[in-house]
Amino acid sequence: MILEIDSVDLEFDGKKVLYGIYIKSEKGKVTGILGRNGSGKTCFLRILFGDLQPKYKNIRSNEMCFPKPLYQTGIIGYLPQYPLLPKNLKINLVFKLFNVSWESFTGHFQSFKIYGNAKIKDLSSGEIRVIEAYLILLSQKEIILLDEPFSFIAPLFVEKFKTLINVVKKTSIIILTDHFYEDIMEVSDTIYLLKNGCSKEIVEKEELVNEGYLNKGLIE
Ligand SMILES: Nc1ncnc2c1ncn2[C@@H]1O[C@H](COP(=O)(O)OP(=O)(O)OP(=O)(O)O)[C@@H](O)[C@H]1O
Repeated sequence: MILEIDSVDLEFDGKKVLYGIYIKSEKGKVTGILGRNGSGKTCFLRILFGDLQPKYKNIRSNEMCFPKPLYQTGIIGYLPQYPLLPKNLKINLVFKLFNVSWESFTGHFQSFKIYGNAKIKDLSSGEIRVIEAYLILLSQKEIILLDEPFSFIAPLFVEKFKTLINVVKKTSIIILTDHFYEDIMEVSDTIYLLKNGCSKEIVEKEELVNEGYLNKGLIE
């Protein structure tokens, strides 16, 4: 499956946010989106998911356009930046609702074993983020969007997620964004930088310096 999005025209109160976007993503390859604060990364993911309507957009898969928002098709999973799970839900029920194996999860994240009977509100915000990111990543959707999956997560867990992403990408299109650019670059097969409303494919790390996203000292 190949997913392409272009011809996006998004503005708020006359301020253009996205207008020169072309992003192509495919099964077997992870697509990473980088960009400064406010460059439109979350808006881009929301447009793809379908809960933000720009003036115009063209989203297609293998040359076929989607007639309705992708979230209505059931083929897409989206990890937003904001908390996803109701605080009073029991964690083992959450896994049942998402049809994701609790045993497999605790196999990867053993320190969570003690939480089987706990509620979401009993966990730290970082622990909740680990569960949310895992549930979306393992949701077996054809398209998976992850908005800042590495933020608030401890380095050891980030490494586990990068390993899982490399497994899941064989069966799903994965598009993700984060300010942890080194993790994004390591796990992504294709990188796009959003800047001034446009996307640019990044091949060499030096381009991120030339585009004013990184300081030269950071890549030496
Ligand atoms: N509902 C809204 N109303 C007005 N402006 C908005 C709205 N949503 C987003 N924006 C603006 O659109 C721009 C892009 O926002 P977006 O959240 O996509 O940026 P981002 O790249 O994800 O930023 P960050 O890295 O800080 O999360 C910002 O300037 C933001 O202020």
